[in-house]
Amino acid sequence: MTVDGEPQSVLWQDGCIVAVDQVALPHHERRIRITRVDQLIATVSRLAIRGAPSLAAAGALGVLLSAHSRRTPFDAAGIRADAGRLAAARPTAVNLRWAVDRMLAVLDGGYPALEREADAILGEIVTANAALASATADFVCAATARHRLRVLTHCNTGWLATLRIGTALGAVLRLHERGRLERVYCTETRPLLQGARLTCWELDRAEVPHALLVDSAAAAVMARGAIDCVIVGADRIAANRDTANKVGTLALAIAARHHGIPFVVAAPTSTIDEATPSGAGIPIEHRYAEEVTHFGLELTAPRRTEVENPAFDVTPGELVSAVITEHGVYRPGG
Ligand SMILES: CSC[C@H]1O[C@H](OP(=O)(O)O)[C@H](O)[C@@H]1O
Repeated sequence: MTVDGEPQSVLWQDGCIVAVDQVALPHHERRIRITRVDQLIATVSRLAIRGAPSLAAAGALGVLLSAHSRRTPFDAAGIRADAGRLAAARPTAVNLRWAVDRMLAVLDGGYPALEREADAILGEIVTANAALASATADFVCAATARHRLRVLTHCNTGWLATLRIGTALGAVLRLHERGRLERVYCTETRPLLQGARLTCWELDRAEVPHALLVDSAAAAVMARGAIDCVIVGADRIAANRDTANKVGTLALAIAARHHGIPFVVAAPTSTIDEATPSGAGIPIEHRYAEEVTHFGLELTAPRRTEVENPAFDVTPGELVSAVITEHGVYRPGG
């Protein structure tokens, strides 16, 4: 699935949504053809479409998909109901609701207005990510002394997660293109292994030197002086820069601060939620216990074992060296 010669994670094709099945990767490159909103909600819920900017694209195209089936006669109430269920599918990434709200704001304009808005939203996502990837690479080059950098990143923030151009991983690719990258360390990212399955797959295809780490090895790699900078994405950034991102991010931020390593968040402004004053107000998605207790085989024996499976954690803004958006360094309040 390519647009303008570049791979794209989600797109509109002949009245339906077509998406890369991220659950099937890295061993199977499959597409999913989505014709109904309920099917899209199920696809988002099982993380076959995932990543905050890709969720925004799914939100915009999901409202368009609802309108496509409800356009004669135009059923605005039915579209709103579909949009509400879609926006609630994954509550932490603000980008999903941002895109849905953008679409609902032009609902009165009918199907043509929704088509134009969906096209505008997807274009803005790509443009914003291209700018922030370069801005993040610029910031990291200025903030670190070493010429060829050793970067650590978490989860997956490449084109799979971000529609076409990566955020944190987009910055890594820019560093590589500039000859400023020695190696990128990717944490596996338990329990769904977005790092091991998706980031390594993207970096291998891009021929970028990388190494896979179990999540719990990251602090020790920092301790031996092997990391010059940590660059991660985000799912929601509160007004005080508290940042919700894949679970495990907080531990990396604490370890980076302890070792004096810059900790940089790369995210478009659509990830910033200034209506939420601090991380305490960010809804954290809790997912199924089986994601922790099983990976093919059952990992635990006792039947009385309880499981906590938060999909995200919140890093306090004071542990974040900088938030870089398409407009450069984000400073709350401008
Ligand atoms: C640039 S993608 C942002 C964000 O989304 C991922 O979460 P998930 O895999 O659950 O969709 C992860 O937190 C990334 O950093």
